[in-house]
Amino acid sequence: MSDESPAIEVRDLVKIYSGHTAVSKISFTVARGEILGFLGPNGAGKSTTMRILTGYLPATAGEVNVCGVPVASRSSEIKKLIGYMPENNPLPEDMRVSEYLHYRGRLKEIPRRKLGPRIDEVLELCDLTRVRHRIIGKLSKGFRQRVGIAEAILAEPPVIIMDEPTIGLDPHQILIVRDLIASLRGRMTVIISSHILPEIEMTCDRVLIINQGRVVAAGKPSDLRREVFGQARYILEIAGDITLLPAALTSVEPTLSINESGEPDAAGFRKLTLTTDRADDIGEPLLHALATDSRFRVRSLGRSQPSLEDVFLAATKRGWETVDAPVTPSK
Ligand SMILES: Nc1ncnc2c1ncn2[C@@H]1O[C@H](COP(=O)(O)OP(=O)(O)OP(=O)(O)O)[C@@H](O)[C@H]1O
Repeated sequence: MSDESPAIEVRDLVKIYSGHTAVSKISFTVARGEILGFLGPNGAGKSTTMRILTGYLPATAGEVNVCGVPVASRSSEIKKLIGYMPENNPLPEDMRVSEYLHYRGRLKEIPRRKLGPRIDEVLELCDLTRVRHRIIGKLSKGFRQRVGIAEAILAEPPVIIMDEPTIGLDPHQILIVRDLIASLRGRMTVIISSHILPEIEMTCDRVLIINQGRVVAAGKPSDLRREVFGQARYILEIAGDITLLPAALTSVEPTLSINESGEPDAAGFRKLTLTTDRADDIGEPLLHALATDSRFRVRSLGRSQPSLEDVFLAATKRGWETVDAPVTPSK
């Protein structure tokens, strides 16, 4: 294991299940200490990729290294480097929480004298201390998910992989799990898959969007917005003769385009969308130009950020278009 190598390196990964291509030449790298969100619609290939990374499923082609160790040839070493919480987080129903963690800790070869204090520590971190003597099968879904996370981080592996860690949780439980994952930032490398976009946005440093086994977008949420939309949008509520608006505003920013949405309200205000290629915030000069122009009255001006959900939809659509594009027969 080399300390300089990235936590995860995936090169041209392919997985074909009896003729069906689930993962099609995926490549990506995850730096040490980074939290990566893995997003994609159902069947995109997220679980397949995660299972290959953890050494539970062989790849058809391509290369995966975890902390510099090749998964294909040294899968038993890989299992020590990764804490894995699989989809649906299967747990033994009849074991008590601390008993289960003790059993898993012994399997992970944590020395006996260290195991007790470490279990206390993860129970505290995962807010499980008060249920440590309870039977797992009797716990709520939120507690069970946290037992899964406690198990994954127990041996302090450098990499944690969680497949849909918040699926089926209520908003309060999601908040607890999100904080727990965020508390690992910088200490461990984390990959989480999810359909819940705001959650990924709040927790992850970087996002990888996959669709039909291919990477369709990758980057920080803010960079993805720029890459996918390439523009900034402002929402303006204004009264006055809006036919005069382009001349008044393009002097502030020549790339500005103005779209009207709907009729004016009872007070005469209309909502307009202003779009510009400028990435930096030009809200203040726009507002200044309008406030000093007696032909207009302004009620509000705000920058509108496309959500990660917009990015996700745009990126996955782009992926489908690429994949489904009609093939021109070669002559
Ligand atoms: N064991 C298997 N045998 C055959 N096909 C499979 C197998 N496992 C998954 N697939 C197929 O591979 C594709 C990718 O599945 P995968 O479970 O990796 O996607 P996913 O992105 O994790 O989706 P979900 O969010 O629904 O779990 C799907 O078309 C799925 O039907």
